[in-house]
Amino acid sequence: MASGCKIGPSILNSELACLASECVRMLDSGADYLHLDVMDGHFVPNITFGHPVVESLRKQLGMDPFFDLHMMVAKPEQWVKPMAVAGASQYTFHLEATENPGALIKDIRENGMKVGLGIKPGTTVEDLAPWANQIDMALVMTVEPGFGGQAFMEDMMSKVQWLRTQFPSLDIEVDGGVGPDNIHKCAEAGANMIVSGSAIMRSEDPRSVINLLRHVCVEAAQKRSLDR
Ligand SMILES: O=C(CO)[C@@H](O)[C@H](O)COP(=O)(O)O
Ligand SMILES: [Fe+2]
Repeated sequence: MASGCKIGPSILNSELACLASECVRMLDSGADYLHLDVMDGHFVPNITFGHPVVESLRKQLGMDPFFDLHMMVAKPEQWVKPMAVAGASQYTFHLEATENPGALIKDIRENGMKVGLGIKPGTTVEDLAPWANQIDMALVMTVEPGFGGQAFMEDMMSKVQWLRTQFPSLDIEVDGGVGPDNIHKCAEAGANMIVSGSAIMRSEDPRSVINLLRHVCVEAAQKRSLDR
């Protein structure tokens, strides 16, 4: 089976001037990992931050936290080494952004990071499938990438379900508009890595939101393993 249910807050909608303390607040609230959204203004119509900020966060937070870098960039090949040096744990690139996923996967591994491969809502899961045995995690976007706070696209759940059936041990991440209102759908479809931005960040009690998301996810995974 996939490696347990994990909750990774997206810090995109946090108070960016206090990024390190916002990350600490998430980790102290029980986050399993941090989902760091890198946007370059080309692949998506928005800009966030790059490897210098990741490096600063790694220095501030120490070696323990798992950093999942969601690379919404037009040239994912360009940032592999800088992100590895900066302290990224996993490099999640978009299938739509490269002509040679195989070479990129190899490069990410050679630079000591885990490999995530994401697809936008308009990309079919069959396009991702040929790479599924070479990656650590598949990311199914449940919004058009670029901004936090958008509405969850429920019709992406068929992709998650298909992937879970075909690749029982693959980590499958959902990202975009995910929160208490729709976690059941994500969990039942088979997602085990849950990114949630606004729903956690805007809550007065992030710990209880994180616990709820994890609880629903664990229950669904247990039910799946009993059904097998
Ligand atoms: O990658 C993205 C958006 O492109 C996400 O990581 C979002 O930033 C998550 O935030 P919410 O949609 O949960 O507010
Ligand atoms: Fe993201």
